[in-house]
Amino acid sequence: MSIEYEEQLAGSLVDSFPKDFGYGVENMDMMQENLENSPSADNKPRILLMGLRRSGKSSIQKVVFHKMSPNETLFLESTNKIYKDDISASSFVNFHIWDFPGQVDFFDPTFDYEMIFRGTGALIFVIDAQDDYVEALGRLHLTVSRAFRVNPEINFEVFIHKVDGLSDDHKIETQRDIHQRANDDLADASLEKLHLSFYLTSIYDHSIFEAFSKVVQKLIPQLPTLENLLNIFISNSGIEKAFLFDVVSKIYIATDSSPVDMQSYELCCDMIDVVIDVSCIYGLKDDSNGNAYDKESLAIIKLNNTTVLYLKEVTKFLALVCILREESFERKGLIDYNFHCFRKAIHEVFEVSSSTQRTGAAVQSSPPSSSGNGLARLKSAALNGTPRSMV
Ligand SMILES: Nc1nc2c(ncn2[C@@H]2O[C@H](COP(=O)(O)OP(=O)(O)OP(=O)(O)O)[C@@H](O)[C@H]2O)c(=O)[nH]1
Repeated sequence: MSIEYEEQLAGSLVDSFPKDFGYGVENMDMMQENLENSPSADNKPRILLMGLRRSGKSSIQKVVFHKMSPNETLFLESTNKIYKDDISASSFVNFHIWDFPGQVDFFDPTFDYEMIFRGTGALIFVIDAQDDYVEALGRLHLTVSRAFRVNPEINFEVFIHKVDGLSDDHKIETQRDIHQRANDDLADASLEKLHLSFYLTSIYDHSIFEAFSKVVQKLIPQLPTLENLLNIFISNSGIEKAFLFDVVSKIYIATDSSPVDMQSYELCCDMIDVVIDVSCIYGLKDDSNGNAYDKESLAIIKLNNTTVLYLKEVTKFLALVCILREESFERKGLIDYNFHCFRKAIHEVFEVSSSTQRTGAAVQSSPPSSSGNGLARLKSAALNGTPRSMV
């Protein structure tokens, strides 16, 4: 990767973001402060977790965001009021996660569903796949149709949950059946425009983290730019796969555009666990305020199958985790330099987000430069990747 990359980052990135940035993915102190001082600070975008009683909502939230071990969820008590969880202090994911009690009564006049759905980015509906799901499908239909009428911009996500108890064939069959019935119900109600996404999940493996990653990615307006930066980074560094991870939750907020296979994702998650555990045990200094993850965080693990895992700090909450071949790792100097450029680019992406939020200034897009060699054009295209509009 050449110096050009850095130069273009400085110029074009700033120009390539829309002025209506504001979705909450913050990663630097300054931005956090900015958000906290803004009038909408208490009004962070929401991810709602809904579904019947005992479907697994609280377990999902605790396992993904609070490091609870799956076995401990057996002792969770039933939720009897809306539980609002603000995870932004420890995580890049700057949302409120609202866990609803199993039986929300939409007809209860004290339940102001319009207010709730208006500020919602994603509604996750959890269906217990080990149970009879007919009632859950009825509730799903009622919930999404109400929410869609109030706010058609919501992403509707259905977690077909607890699939650890199902055989592979049964999983596929259950997903097909739920998909079919839910969409038939929507078609009967003339709600074809309402799109449902389905995921097979379990807290006993990485599927719940993968599904949550996809949900969160849809809410990140910078995603296309992050993907383009990752593509450029890996193609110029001989890396096979790279994930940008939220360290606390192990959600990946972006990856390059090659397909994600579960094994690679699990390997990278495990690496984060190893790094944090080792840092906690051996790495804490007296003056480090107990932070196991900081600017110095860096790890290289060589596996016995000529694969190398490489982890490096990107921001306070984010880490880049890469998978590469041993022979590519011989050019470590190049990888480190490219990483330096990549890190700088990521910081600029979110600084732009922060400054546009702070000033509300209009930012004009500049056309991509058509001059230069192929690589320069590729970089230019990445820098001008169109961020998604806000939900
Ligand atoms: N096998 C299996 N059990 C799960 C999974 N997720 C949650 N459970 C179990 O499901 C039970 C109910 O989980 P909760 O998280 O309390 O369910 P909830 O939807 O929050 O329930 P309410 O608070 O009553 O609405 C617990 O015993 C969990 O251990 C999963 O992926 N697989």
